[in-house]
Amino acid sequence: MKPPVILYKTLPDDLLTRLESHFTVTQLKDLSPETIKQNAQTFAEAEGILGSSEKVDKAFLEHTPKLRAASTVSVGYDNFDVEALTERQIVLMHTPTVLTETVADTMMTLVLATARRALEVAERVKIGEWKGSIGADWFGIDVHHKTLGILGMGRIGLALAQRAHFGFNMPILYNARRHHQEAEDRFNARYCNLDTLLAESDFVCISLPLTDETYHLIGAEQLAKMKSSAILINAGRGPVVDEKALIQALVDGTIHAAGLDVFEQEPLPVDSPLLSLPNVVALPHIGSATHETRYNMAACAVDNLIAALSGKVKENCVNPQVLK
Ligand SMILES: NC(=O)C1=CN([C@@H]2O[C@H](COP(=O)(O)OP(=O)(O)OC[C@H]3O[C@@H](n4cnc5c(N)ncnc54)[C@H](O)[C@@H]3O)[C@@H](O)[C@H]2O)C=CC1
Ligand SMILES: O=C(O)C(=O)CO
Repeated sequence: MKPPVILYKTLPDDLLTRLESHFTVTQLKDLSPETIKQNAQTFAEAEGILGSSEKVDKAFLEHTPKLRAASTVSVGYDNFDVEALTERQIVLMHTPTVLTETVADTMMTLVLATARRALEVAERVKIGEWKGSIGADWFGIDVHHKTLGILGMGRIGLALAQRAHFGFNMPILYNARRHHQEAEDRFNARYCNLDTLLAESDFVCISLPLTDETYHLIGAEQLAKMKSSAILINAGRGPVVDEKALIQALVDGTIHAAGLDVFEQEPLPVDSPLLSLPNVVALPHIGSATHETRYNMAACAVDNLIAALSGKVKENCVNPQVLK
């Protein structure tokens, strides 16, 4: 008999067929308490789960006594209580690498869009305000040759550094828990402490995971250390930045602008003050959202679940200690 698994995300047909050739698949819309209540037996029997953007915590695990593997269609795994999974010997799989370049492209999009005010002035054109030669009130600021600071010099941080160094001749600063030799050798990146990075960067770019350590890493005190001409870019996770403090800093002119792909609450509430600030570019968490990359992430997640439930994991495991 094929192991029963729960799919809580829509997959392209060919990937669903692949999943079904290995498992008995039950497709559900989410992992909410209501869905669990309505499908208690399915959860009680499930040996694997595959999807994204749902909380998998201790309370959830109580409903899945037979669970052996969880496969998330994302590289970030802050939705998962990794300790609880590991305690139960449940393998957690994720999708690094396949999305790295696309997310770095998104970050560069935010750098360019905020600095050049692309969305704001395009909107002015659409509403008929372009009636003659534009004046300084429509100007942006340069990106090339400006200093780009990276918080989170991992896979995505490195791909961003590559773009900034080769594409835009930008000096790169980074703060990390240790020196990143490849970033220093290939992109001339300079290691510095957080305060120096905040004080010297024209763009402070966050590609950090959300952890206990990174929660609200950037608050009022850190924003005050940035140049008033600097721009904050966040494509890591919303709660890495204290959003209230950020709004205040943008209103007060403590910093120049912000380009955000992630927020403390997603979807971003329509009444968020961020949406009425002209110096904010807010994207709906599209970091990896291209047809190609989302397909590759889904394919990776399917392969990850197959590997995990057949005891053949070679890569992409968040808690490899359970494999021993
Ligand atoms: N906006 C979006 O759609 C996407 C967002 N992401 C976010 O980007 C994050 C990073 O992804 P990758 O680069 O693939 O991960 P990674 O694990 O390669 O890089 C993360 C880096 O952050 C560093 N780090 C962690 N905690 C730190 C701390 N307290 N201080 C300094 N450095 C710290 C790690 O050492 C590592 O180098 C993901 O965890 C996810 O939250 C990822 C993909 C898409
Ligand atoms: O992979 C992730 O962590 C995302 O945020 C979406 O691609």
